[in-house]
Amino acid sequence: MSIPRALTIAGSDSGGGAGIQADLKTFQELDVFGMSAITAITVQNTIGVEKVYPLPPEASAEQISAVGSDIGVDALKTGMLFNAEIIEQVAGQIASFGWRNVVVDPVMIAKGGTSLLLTEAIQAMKEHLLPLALIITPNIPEAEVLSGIQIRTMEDRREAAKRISEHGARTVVIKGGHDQGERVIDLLYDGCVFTELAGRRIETKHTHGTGCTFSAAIAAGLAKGLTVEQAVEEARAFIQAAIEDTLELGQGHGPTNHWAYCRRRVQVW
Ligand SMILES: Nc1ncnc2c1ncn2[C@@H]1O[C@H](COP(=O)(O)OP(=O)(O)OP(=O)(O)O)[C@@H](O)[C@H]1O
Ligand SMILES: Cc1ncc(CO)c(N)n1
Repeated sequence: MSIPRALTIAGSDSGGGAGIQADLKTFQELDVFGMSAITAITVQNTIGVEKVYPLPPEASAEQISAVGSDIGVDALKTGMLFNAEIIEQVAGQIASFGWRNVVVDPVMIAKGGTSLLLTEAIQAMKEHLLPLALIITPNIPEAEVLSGIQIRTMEDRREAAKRISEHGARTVVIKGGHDQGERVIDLLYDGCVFTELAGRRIETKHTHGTGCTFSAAIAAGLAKGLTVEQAVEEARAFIQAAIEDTLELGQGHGPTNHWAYCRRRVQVW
């Protein structure tokens, strides 16, 4: 039996907590062989993003083509795509390989406020990428942009999920990290049924890269043959442990602990 293989198509975070670096660490921890197609290089640490150097759009397409045609891809995730040209190249490759296990994390803005997706690229994301998504994982501000709905209540979130699914994403998970309250609730909509996945909200400023890690863990689960619901459940357990067992790195929003989930499982056994 060959090892499950997952690809991340995303930006590089020099700080190691988000982007490609978070994704590959997550794949490794979840026993999946990780590959990458880098879309942009960010100069970044826990304090913020200083600079973004987008790569030429064809660089994304060529990296995807190189690994897809040789090693093979059981599941993939997209993260920071930055501009419309990169989105079009990435979507074109996903469609031409016919990949189905596609997790789209519609990364738009970094914690410090730097834009990781140009405003004019939002339409390209809706048009080219959302129809290819098995799962899309917006946070609340991203769900507002993609749906055109201002989200205040859980009812607003349900309406936003419906609107986003109309663009073709089969499953929408609107994450609750940006909400308030003792419980953090991720809302899953499969085009028919809503499921609320709730957990304890951890009081911490070290949440850099939570969305990247969560979507990478979902892709790892899909690569291993889990169902969408199972993959999302495991990703929630992974991110919960990663936030809980904080590493306390850096002066700003530090990274999460990618070892925590698997270390805990080993201790239980
Ligand atoms: N304080 C917290 N306690 C527990 N779980 C959290 C917390 N913050 C986020 N999460 C979980 O982490 C995952 C990512 O959610 P979040 O809304 O933070 O994504 P995001 O804003 O895209 O992340 P980022 O932009 O930092 O990568 C979700 O499963 C969410 O429930
Ligand atoms: C490269 C990169 N991707 C995604 C995010 C969002 O967390 C980030 N800060 N940096």
